[in-house]
Parts: sequence; C-alpha cells; structure tokens
Amino acid sequence: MPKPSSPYFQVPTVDIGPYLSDPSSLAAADVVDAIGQACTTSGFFQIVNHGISRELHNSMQRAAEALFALPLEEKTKLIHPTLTNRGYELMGSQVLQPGTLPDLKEHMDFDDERVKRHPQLMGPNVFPPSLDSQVLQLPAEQYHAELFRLACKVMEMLAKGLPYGDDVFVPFLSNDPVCILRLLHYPPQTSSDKRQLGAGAHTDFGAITLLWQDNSGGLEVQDGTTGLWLAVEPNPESYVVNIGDMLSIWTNAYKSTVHRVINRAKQGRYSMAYFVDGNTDVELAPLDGSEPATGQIMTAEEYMQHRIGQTYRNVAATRG
Ligand SMILES: O=C(O)CCC(=O)C(=O)O
Ligand SMILES: [Fe+2]
Repeated sequence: MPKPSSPYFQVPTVDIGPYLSDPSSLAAADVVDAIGQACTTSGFFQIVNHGISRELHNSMQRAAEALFALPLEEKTKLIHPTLTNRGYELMGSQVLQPGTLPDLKEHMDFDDERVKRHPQLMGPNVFPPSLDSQVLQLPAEQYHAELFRLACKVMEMLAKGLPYGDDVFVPFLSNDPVCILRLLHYPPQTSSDKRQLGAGAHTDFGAITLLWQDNSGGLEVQDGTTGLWLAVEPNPESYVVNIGDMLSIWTNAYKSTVHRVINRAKQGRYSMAYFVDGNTDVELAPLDGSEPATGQIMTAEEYMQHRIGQTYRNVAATRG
C-alpha cells in the first residue's frame, strides 16, 4: 500500500457509531470534527459502524454478480432509451478522463420511482425480467432506502462542521432528491496501455458519494499538491465517503478530489456507488454569499446535465 504522499493527505477511517447513537454527545462532536478535517484536506474518508447490515451487502453482492453474469444480449435490452442514469451501461460507454480509452467497466443505475418532473434525470427503474425480484429488485430498493437515510445523517454531520446552520442541507435533501445507486463491475485489467483505466480520473458531480468496494482494491485518490496517487485500502465493512463538486462549490473549502479506478486484481471487481445529487432545483452558489469561482450560478440539474454530457462526448472523441 503506498504511503500518503503528504502528511495532510490521508483517507482517515471514522467510527460514526457515537454520532448515530447520540448526536448531542461529546463523542459525536469528535466525529463531526474528524469528518470536517478530512473534507478540507483529502476530501475522502471511510466510515465504519454505519448501521447498514452485512446481510444486505451480501444480498447486493449476489445481485450484482447475477446481473453482470447475464448474457450480453439481455443486458443490452436494459439500456434506457433516454435516461442517462437508469438501467444498464455497456463496457466502454463512458470516458471519465478525456484523452484516455473508454472506461473498462459496466454498470447499472437505479433511483426510485417518485419523480416525473425531470425526464432526463428521473424516471422508472429497469430490472431484468429473467432475475427473480428477490435477487435484484427487492434488495436494491431496500438498499437505496437505507443508503438515503445514511446519506442524510452524513450530510447532517457535514452541516454541523460548517457555520451555516445544522439544517443547511435539508432543502437539498428534500423535493424528491436525485440519489443514484450504481452497481459497478470492472473486469481484471490485462492491458498495460497507460491510457486504459477502469474509471478514468474524475471528480464526482454531486454533494457526496457513499462508495462500497469489495476486497479487490483499485480505487486511487490524487493528492492535489503532489499529483501522486494514493490507494484507498478496501474494507467491505466501511463506506468510502467522498466530497463532490456541489459541496465544494457551496463551501469553497471542502475538496472534491480527483480519483480513479484500475482493477489490477486477478478477478472482477464489484463496487456500489450511491451518488447524492439531491434536489435538482437547488442553486450551486457559495453559502457565504460570495461570487462562485466560475462567475456563473447553475442549478444542480444544469450542472448534472453538463457533467453527464461531457462524459459521453469524451467517448465520441475516442471514436474520432
Ligand atoms: O468503483 C469505484 O470504486 C469508484 C467509482 C467512481 O468513482 C464513480 O463511479 O464515480
Ligand atoms: Fe467517482
């Protein structure tokens, strides 16, 4: 495991159990401090004692294995005709890092069924008819609901570490927020071409991402000061939490850090990302009232459309 490239740049593990059992305790205040510290340095931390059961993780792992093992013909039928964050995506359909080869991963996205107001971002889930609902649909729905509750807690911890009020993110988590559950599968990488990555270097678009990864390893975070890559130790008992662009824009202090995935293991790598992209009507402007660095205020919806669009345009560029 490479050493952190600078003493400040680490991915600390934070036990959030004390916060979940009593948010007003002194131990909970320590949790808030540790998380706030991580957000201003590496923008990444791992949480343990998060309350999501191992049993549910096991069901989701089995679901992902069954899903990605389906024949390609069947998976192709799960590609959503218009929505970019529902259904199946073929291996190589995204290029997260311009100038690299198409990402060596396949994935499947779910949200829930509530909202119809944003037809490019929200709509019905797609499930493979050949898998019994007990295998994928029911565990995925339960997992989505439990991860939403956990994400709300983490956002509350983040709010408590900032000077804008404990409920500053409540509007963001209201009004049918977009929260995408993505199951990912990375085959073992055999190519030594430096341009081949599982997921090219990128920042996440939303407020936070809660990432579960299996034991394969392969997630790397870039130290913005030295440019060196730090491997994030896999721990299936934990979630890796990373700050996305929205939280970075609001705070001007929390880091939306560049990361990537290369599956160097001999077996397929499975991970599950839960992207908290939130209330699409919320404006992305600094919470202290200052001008945004870009000089332009976008809504969460505009920002997501912009970033999603880029990811697919990069693929078109690789095809000349
Ligand atoms: O699969 C992983 O470990 C990370 C995936 C990721 O960074 C993403 O999908 O944004
Ligand atoms: Fe990411």
